[in-house]
Amino acid sequence: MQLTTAARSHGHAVLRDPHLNRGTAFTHSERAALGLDGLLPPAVQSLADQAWRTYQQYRAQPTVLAKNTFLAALHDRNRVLYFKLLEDHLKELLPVVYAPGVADAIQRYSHEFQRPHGVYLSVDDPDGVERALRNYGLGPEDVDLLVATDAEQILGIGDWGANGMVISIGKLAIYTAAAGIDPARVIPVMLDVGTDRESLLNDPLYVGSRHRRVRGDRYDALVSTFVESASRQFPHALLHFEDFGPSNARRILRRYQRSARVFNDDLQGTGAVALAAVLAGLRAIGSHPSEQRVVIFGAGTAGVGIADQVRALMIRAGLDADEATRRVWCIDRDGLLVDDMPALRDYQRAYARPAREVAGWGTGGVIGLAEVVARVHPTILVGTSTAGGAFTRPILRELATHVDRPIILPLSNPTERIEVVPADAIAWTDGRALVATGTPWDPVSHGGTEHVIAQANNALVYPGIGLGTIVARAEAVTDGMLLAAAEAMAALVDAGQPGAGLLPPVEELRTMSVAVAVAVARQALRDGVAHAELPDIPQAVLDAMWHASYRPLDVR
Ligand SMILES: NC(=O)C1=CN([C@@H]2O[C@H](COP(=O)(O)OP(=O)(O)OC[C@H]3O[C@@H](n4cnc5c(N)ncnc54)[C@H](O)[C@@H]3O)[C@@H](O)[C@H]2O)C=CC1
Ligand SMILES: CC(=O)C(=O)O
Ligand SMILES: [Mg+2]
Repeated sequence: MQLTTAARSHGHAVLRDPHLNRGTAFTHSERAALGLDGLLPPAVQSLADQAWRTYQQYRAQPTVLAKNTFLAALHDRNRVLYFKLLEDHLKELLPVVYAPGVADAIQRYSHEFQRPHGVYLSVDDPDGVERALRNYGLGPEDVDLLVATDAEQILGIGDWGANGMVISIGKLAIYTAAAGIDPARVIPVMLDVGTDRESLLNDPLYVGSRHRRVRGDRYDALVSTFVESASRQFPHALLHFEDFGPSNARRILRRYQRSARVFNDDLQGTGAVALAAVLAGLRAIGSHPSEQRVVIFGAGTAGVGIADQVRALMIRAGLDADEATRRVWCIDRDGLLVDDMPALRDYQRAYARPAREVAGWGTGGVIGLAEVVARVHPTILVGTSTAGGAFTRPILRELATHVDRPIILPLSNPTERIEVVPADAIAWTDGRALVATGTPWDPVSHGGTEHVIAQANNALVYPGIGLGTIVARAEAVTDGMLLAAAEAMAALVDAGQPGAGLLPPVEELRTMSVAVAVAVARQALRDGVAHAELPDIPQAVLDAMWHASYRPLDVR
C-alpha cells in the first residue's frame, strides 16, 4: 500500500513522468512546490473531471486501433488517470487494451511507434542484459513483477517480433486494473531474438532486430541471463512469461521453475482458468471429475497446459495417473496424438495414445476431430488450436447426440480464431452446451433462455495468482497454488442457474482477484514456499492493492 507519492523532479520533468503527472489536477500548492506555476492552465480539476473528459475523448476515437493508440498515449502521460478510466469502464475497455483489440496494436506497433516502453533485451547483446535492467532505474526493493515475451506465438496471431512489447504492456495493465498491482513496480520486457515474419523483416519501419529468430544455445543464453539478472536485481519479483512458442514455453518453465520465481501464463494461467470453468460446469450438471472424457483440440502450449491441470484434477478425484491420462485425447495438426507419430513434440508425448489402441482409426493416416468426437463422446471439448471454425455443425451435432450437457470451451484468440461462435455451439447442441470463450461475447438467446457466455481468458485468473504470489513472497508458483486459484474462481459462480455463465463477469475482476489471491497466498503457506508473515491473509491482500487515486505528494 502506497500512502504518498514521492516527487523529486521539478517543472516539465514532473509533467513528463506518467507516474507523477496529474495535469490539471495539481493543486495550487503542489504547483508552487513542484515549479509548475505557469506550466498548466489555471483551473484545478478533480480526477473525476479529468476521467469524464478523457472518456469523452476516448469515445470519439473511430476505430479499435485508434482507441488503443489513444489509451496508450494516456498511459504514457498520466498513469493514475489511465487506470481510473480502466477501473470505471473495465468491461468496455478490456477488449481494447487486451484481447482481442491488442492484436491490432501489436501488428501496427512499429508503424504507430511513438516512444519506447519497458526494457528491450536483444539476443545480439546478452552482455547488455544486466545493464539494460539497471538502466530502467528501479532498485532491488522496487519491483514486484516483470512480464517478458519473446513474441513467438502471440495470442493466435503468431510471431510478431519486437512488436510483442505491446503484449507485455497489455498483460501488466490487466495486473493493475484487475488485481491492483502497483504500476510503478512493474517492468514490461521484450526478449528480442529476431522474427521469422517476412513482412516485418522487409518493413523499413520495423523496430526490432532485423534477422530471423535465433534458436538453440544463443536463445537459451539470453533467457538464462535474463532470468538470473532479473532475479538478482529484483529479488522479490515474479517473472511472468507470455506467448513463448510451443518449443520453448514448457521447456523454459521447467528449467527455471525450481530455481526462480517464474510463471508461464499460457500454460499455467490458461490451465487454471479453464479448470475453473470445468469445475463450475461439473458442479452445475452434477458430474464427477473422474467421469470425464476430455478432448483438447490444439495440443500446443495452452492445450497441453489445460490437459495437465484437468488430469491433475482427475487424479485428485481418485483416478490413478494412467487412467486420468487415458481420459484426455489431444489432437493437433496431424490429428489425434499417437505414440508412433514421427513429429510428436516432447510435451505432447504424455498424451499420445498407444498406436495399438487406435489401430483401424483414421482416414489417410490422420485421425481427425470428427472421428475422435464420434468415437470418444467427449464430455469436455476444448479449443486451443487457432483454427477458426474447426468445431463444425456436424461435429457438434454428433457430440450432442451422445452427451447431454457437454462443456465446450473454444478458447482461441483473437475473435476470428475462435473454434465455434457461442450462438452456433448453443444452437447445434439444442441449448444444452455449457460454453465459455477466450474473447468476450454477448449473451445468446436460445429456446427462451438467455445464455451468458463467460470469458475464459487467463486474464481472469493470472492477476490474482500474481497478487497472491507477491503478497506471500512465495519463492515459487506451485501446482497447488494453481489449483487453489481455479477452485477459488469456480466457487464464485453458480452455473447451475439456467443460462448462467461458467465464470464471473469481467466487471467483477477485482473481486475475483482478491478471492484468487487469498487462496493462492494461503496455499503458498501450506506448500511451504511463502516467505511473508501473514497473520491475516485477506487483509494483507487488500492492503497490497493499488487504486487509481492521487495520493498526497511528498515533495522534497
Ligand atoms: N483463452 C485464453 O486464456 C488463452 C487462449 N489461448 C489461445 O489458444 C490458441 C493457441 O495458443 P498457444 O497454445 O499459445 O499456441 P501454440 O502454437 O502453442 O498451440 C497451438 C497448437 O494448435 C495446433 N494447431 C494449429 N492448427 C491446427 C489445426 N488446424 N488442427 C489442430 N491443431 C492445430 C498447433 O500445431 C499447435 O500445437 C491461441 O489462439 C491463443 O490465443 C492461449 C492462451 C490463453
Ligand atoms: C490470452 C492469452 O494469453 C493468449 O491468447 O495467448
Ligand atoms: Mg498468451
